[in-house]
Amino acid sequence: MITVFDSIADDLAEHGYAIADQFLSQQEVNNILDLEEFKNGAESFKKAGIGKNKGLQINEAIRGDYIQWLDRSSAPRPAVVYLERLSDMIHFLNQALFLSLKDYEVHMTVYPPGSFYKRHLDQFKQDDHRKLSVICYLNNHWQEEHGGQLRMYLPDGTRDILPVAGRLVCFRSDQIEHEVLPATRERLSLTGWILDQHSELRHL
Ligand SMILES: O=C(O)CCC(=O)C(=O)O
Ligand SMILES: [Fe+2]
Repeated sequence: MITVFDSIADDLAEHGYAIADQFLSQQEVNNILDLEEFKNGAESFKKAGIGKNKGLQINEAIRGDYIQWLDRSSAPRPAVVYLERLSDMIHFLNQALFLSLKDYEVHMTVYPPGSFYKRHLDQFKQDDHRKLSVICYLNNHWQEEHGGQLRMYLPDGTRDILPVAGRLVCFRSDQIEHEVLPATRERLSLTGWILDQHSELRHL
């Protein structure tokens, strides 16, 4: 993993984003897909909103995904494998890039076919503790024609990334605008943010 973390650190420092294939192995992805939560799909998840706490709004015209937050103390083992890897990555990035990242928050995500998330930035106006956005995709056999790309808006143009199983995308939450394009298939992922604050402080 160290070499993966190393290239993520280099790319983050140089470009503000990084893409790492096989961040989760095929077996680790399959173990997550086998979880009851993902098997039941969108039905067991909540409609995702925009904004935070009291300002939270549901707006289908902006985002159409369904989510369920992972609670680390009760998360099933296959999810904990991923959370622990993120935790290791945080320690690595802190040392390599002299950051003081402290924690993370992650939800399981389902985009039903045809749904999307319009162009946005992940940092909230009233809360700038989200420093890095990290998304790990869980879609086996995903092809270009399925759509569902993550489109990043970069200084030199756009870059589209397919949500293929095991791939991690990580980018600066304060800088990189992005969107999720509609797909012809259900699109599954673990979506999270690395924070410069402990996550239990976030609900105070
Ligand atoms: O799933 C993705 O590729 C990006 C999701 C996203 O932008 C978000 O949840 O804020
Ligand atoms: Fe986002």
